Amino acid sequence: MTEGPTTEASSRPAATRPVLGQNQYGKAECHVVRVTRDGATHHIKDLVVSVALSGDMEDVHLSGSNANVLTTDATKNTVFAFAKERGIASAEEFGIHLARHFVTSQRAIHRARIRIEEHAWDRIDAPGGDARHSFVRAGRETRTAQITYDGTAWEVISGLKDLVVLNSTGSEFRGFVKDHYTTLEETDDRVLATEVNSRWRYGWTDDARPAPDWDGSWAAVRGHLLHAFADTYSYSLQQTLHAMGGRVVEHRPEIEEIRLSLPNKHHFLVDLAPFGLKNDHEVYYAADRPYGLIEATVLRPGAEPGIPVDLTCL
Ligand SMILES: O=c1[nH]c(=O)c2[nH]c(=O)[nH]c2[nH]1
Repeated sequence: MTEGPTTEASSRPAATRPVLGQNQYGKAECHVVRVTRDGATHHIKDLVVSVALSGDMEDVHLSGSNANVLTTDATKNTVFAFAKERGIASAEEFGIHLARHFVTSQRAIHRARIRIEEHAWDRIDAPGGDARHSFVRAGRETRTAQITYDGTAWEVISGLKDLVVLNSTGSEFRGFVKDHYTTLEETDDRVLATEVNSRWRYGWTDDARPAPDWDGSWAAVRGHLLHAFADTYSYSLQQTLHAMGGRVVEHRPEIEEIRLSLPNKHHFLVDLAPFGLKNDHEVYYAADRPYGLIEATVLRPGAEPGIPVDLTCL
């Protein structure tokens, strides 16, 4: 331990002192917008970047010595400086640059985890306007990435959240358990709607191998998720989930596993009989809460699970 202020805790015999467990630190939610000027045509990348570093951090917690601490302020500055110096080709590549920098430039830092949320912007294509530098925030889902590096191996988990989809037919739900409290009626035609929240882990771990085409892979996964949702005749949201994840691992060899968290956005048929009207699967009440929550990981055969089960912590 390097010299530092002696605290009440560190003056006690080691066996009686509280033990420091897992710890990490860094700047959370650095919101960086990078404009790339290609003549009069501009491009923008809008990322919220969170840095979490860990390593030889006993002293700062136990003795009060900050000698090993790269400030969270410096980690924030690095995000903005790298945006200028290196540009942002993709969230994954930007995260890889940052993680490599923190681990290789600081002796005390042994692991860096970079989490990124990316917001999409579309060009405003107004008649007579100049679409080259005008953008509208896309109302689409958020793209996510988590990059972790320990100086040897990489872990890249990409994802998306809040991608809302709906099938207005092609979904049934029957044959379930009927216990004392079951009131749900069986249906052979229902609306199936969900908000796709998903993370997928790449098999790429080693600098010696070429990295995947991050943007191309992300777009392809999104397409497979949508197509599987649309193409699957659904007997349950669980079965649809498996079809969605399965299609991704079957079509994308660079992906080892995918986890999906799918809220069942219930649509209930409204009883119009009191008004003398027949409701032939036309008018639904879209319930807000509570909602069923269906979650599972789908793995390539032989793959080890690595995505945390609790997606909310990503
Ligand atoms: O697709 C579904 N899966 C369930 O487990 C479930 N439970 C429920 O009430 N509705 C549904 N729908």
